[in-house]
Amino acid sequence: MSNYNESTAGRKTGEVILDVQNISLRFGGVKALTDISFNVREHEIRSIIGPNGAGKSSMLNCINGVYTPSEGSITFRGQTFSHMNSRQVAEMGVARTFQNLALFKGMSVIDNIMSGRNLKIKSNILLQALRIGPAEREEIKHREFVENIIDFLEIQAFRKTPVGQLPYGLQKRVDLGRALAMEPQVLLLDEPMAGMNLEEKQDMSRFIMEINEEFGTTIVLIEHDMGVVMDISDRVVVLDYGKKIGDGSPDEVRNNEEVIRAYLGSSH
Ligand SMILES: Nc1ncnc2c1ncn2[C@@H]1O[C@H](COP(=O)(O)OP(=O)(O)OP(=O)(O)O)[C@@H](O)[C@H]1O
Repeated sequence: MSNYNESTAGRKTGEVILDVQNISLRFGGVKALTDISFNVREHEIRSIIGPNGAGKSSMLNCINGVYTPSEGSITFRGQTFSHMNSRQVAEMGVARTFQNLALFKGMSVIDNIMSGRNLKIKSNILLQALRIGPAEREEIKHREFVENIIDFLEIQAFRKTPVGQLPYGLQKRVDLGRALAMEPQVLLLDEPMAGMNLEEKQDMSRFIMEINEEFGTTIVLIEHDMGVVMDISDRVVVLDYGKKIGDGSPDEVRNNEEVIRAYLGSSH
């Protein structure tokens, strides 16, 4: 039976699904991360915050296999890894969105979201290209799945629009749709509200909470907007100069003196 906890955000969170243990990462002389440990519980919205250059994106890149930590390990659903490659991570059910969008700008919204479905497509490439037999049936099934995501994200009007022609806030939504197409158990979101106006931020917060509630997806969020972070997170990790300086509920983190000092001394 699962060991459920009730977070201060009122969300029922489960057992530890992702456990980051003593991760360190160097870029030449720069220590981007020093001995970072924290865990993420199933169904949780877990945020990582910190001033510019604190190591947040580096941490996400270690989790999803883009970077190899120099020390430490990551345990996902009870399996421990010192390094994973990105494909392996995706196959295990971890998807992510990117701070600098990684979309195909000339392709339509549908095709961009469909590209997130590639791992799920089983038929061979020749059958797919010819669109015959099982490949055709499979394609119809995947297209339906993608259409549901488009409805969920309320971007029906832009289905066929090349992504590069959409306003930035909607491009961020398509990036989220591409990650959702992978049906992830854990969704890593790298600054999903960056560059957005207030209304776009409110929409994005609502989508994140709905994904968490309706699909039960565990969310790891990097975000600079403190209002959003404190509003929707169950627990927050705080990094500063590559070190962990705080970890706890939004209230605990808000009242942590080291965290207050780090933020007062930075531009955020
Ligand atoms: N590919 C890289 N090569 C060299 N140094 C890097 C690289 N990526 C990050 N760094 C350095 O590692 C440190 C942590 O950077 P990181 O981008 O992880 O921070 P961040 O908290 O995500 O910052 P921001 O909020 O500005 O996105 C910084 O000193 C940065 O300059």
